[in-house]
Amino acid sequence: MDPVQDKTIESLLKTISRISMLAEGNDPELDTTLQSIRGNLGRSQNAEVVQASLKTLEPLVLKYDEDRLSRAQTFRAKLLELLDVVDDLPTTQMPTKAKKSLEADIRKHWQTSSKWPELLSKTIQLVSETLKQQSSEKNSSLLGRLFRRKTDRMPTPENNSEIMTHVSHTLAALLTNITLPDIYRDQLMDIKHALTGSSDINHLPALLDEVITLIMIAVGKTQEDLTLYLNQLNQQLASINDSLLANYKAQKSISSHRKQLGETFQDHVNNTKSDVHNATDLNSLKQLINDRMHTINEAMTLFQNSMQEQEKQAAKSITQLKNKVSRMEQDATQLRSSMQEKIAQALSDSLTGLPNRAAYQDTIFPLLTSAAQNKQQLCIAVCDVDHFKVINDTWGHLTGDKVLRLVPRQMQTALKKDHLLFRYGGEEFVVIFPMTSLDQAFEHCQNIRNAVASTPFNMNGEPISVTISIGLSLFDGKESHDELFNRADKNLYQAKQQGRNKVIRDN
Ligand SMILES: Nc1nc2c(ncn2[C@@H]2O[C@H](COP(=O)(O)OP(=O)(O)OP(=O)(O)O)[C@@H](O)[C@H]2O)c(=O)[nH]1
Repeated sequence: MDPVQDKTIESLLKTISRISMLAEGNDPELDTTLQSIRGNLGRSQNAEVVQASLKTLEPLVLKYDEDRLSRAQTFRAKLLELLDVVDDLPTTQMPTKAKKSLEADIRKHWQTSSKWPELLSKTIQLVSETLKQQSSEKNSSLLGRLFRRKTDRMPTPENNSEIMTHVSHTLAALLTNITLPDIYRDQLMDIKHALTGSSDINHLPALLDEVITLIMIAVGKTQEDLTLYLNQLNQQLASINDSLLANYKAQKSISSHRKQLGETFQDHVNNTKSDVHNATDLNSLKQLINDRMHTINEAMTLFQNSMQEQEKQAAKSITQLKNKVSRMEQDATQLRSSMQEKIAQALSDSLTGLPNRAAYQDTIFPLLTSAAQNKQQLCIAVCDVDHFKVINDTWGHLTGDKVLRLVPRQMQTALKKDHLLFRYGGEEFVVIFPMTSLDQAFEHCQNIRNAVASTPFNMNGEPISVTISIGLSLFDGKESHDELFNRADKNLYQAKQQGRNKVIRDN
């Protein structure tokens, strides 16, 4: 095969290996087929083999599309069910207009997976607001309580736990329906356990945030981009395959023309030989040679013309081929950068702008592996705002949110460049101290705690002191992440037990 075609196949291989990377984890069957196409291209750079491999790709892309439709149907059903469950609860009053408009949106857009995060986010927001309203009604005025619509049942811990059970089971079912890359599997399990295991409605807002983050990663626009892209890719690969076949045929026809020309020459030479042998006078011999030369010249011109035409065609189709492959490469690069952008969004917490729990998990595992391999010290600190519920209950959730934005800013003033701060969830933050001894980390934690405690927070004009408690642990080089984290969490519990605004470290 000629070098240009070799280069094209090489680019094709590169593109396919990028696609396999992008598609990874989304559909295992699709992964296997892309791998087999890559293997076939590597073993035999033959157009027929490429064509056969591409045929297997087509039904998979169709199946992927069908799966998407059934996921969309379940998604729609679960969202509508979630709205009804919360609306039907005896202690809640969902605003009818907002509910109706959201239901209309769901019915209109359920098939467009790029709209899912938005629909889910709106649903969860409406559910959250409805539930928060019901919890704040506990403190509402007598008039408010008298004019409550569903007066037969007051919110009690039992009702709250009933709400939590209804909502959390519907959410857990929704989560069962989503596919996530492997690294999020543990997080998904944790959230499902937390949802089905907790009956405390106060945990719901934080859990809802985590659900949104996960759904954003799982069903974000990336899925739709990927399906669209795979369909496009399928067409592009098919057309590249046609070009390869045309090229192959053209080469075959060039070699048959060459053979024909060789045979024509041979015939002329043989005929001339016998004519020369039989010639009787010089003039007729001259005439004969002239005629033969003329015929040979004509055959040569004809061959040259046809070769030039073939070469022109071949060059044209190689250029087209190169353009197609480079377009595929551009598409792959574009898709990759948009996926990276979305993953970056999904890794950051919208309230504080800090990296979130998913980002923490992406960061801590490689750091622990490297600390164990290089025998370096590493500490983690779990930090929790003290009596945060009281802040919410006294000044409202908006002020609570403001405090959650300000606390990490104060913490950051006491952190060094290599220290990594995450919002782990709710009012809990985690700091990773890479290459830091327990004594050094303890000193940093005391500085963090002091930085928060010494800052007066302005609550509607009133300066209020907010404090945090910290549990600190040193990685022993062998233990699992969960063991390390649980130890830090136990130390945090001790800090709370011993009066809060404290740092407790490993013994
Ligand atoms: N405003 C606001 N509140 C949140 C958010 N996430 C979690 N919370 C609230 O944080 C509070 C945490 O309360 P608890 O876990 O009882 O703890 P605490 O009141 O801080 O008490 P201690 O930890 O024992 O000092 C709950 O009321 C949650 O609803 C958020 O994003 N914004």
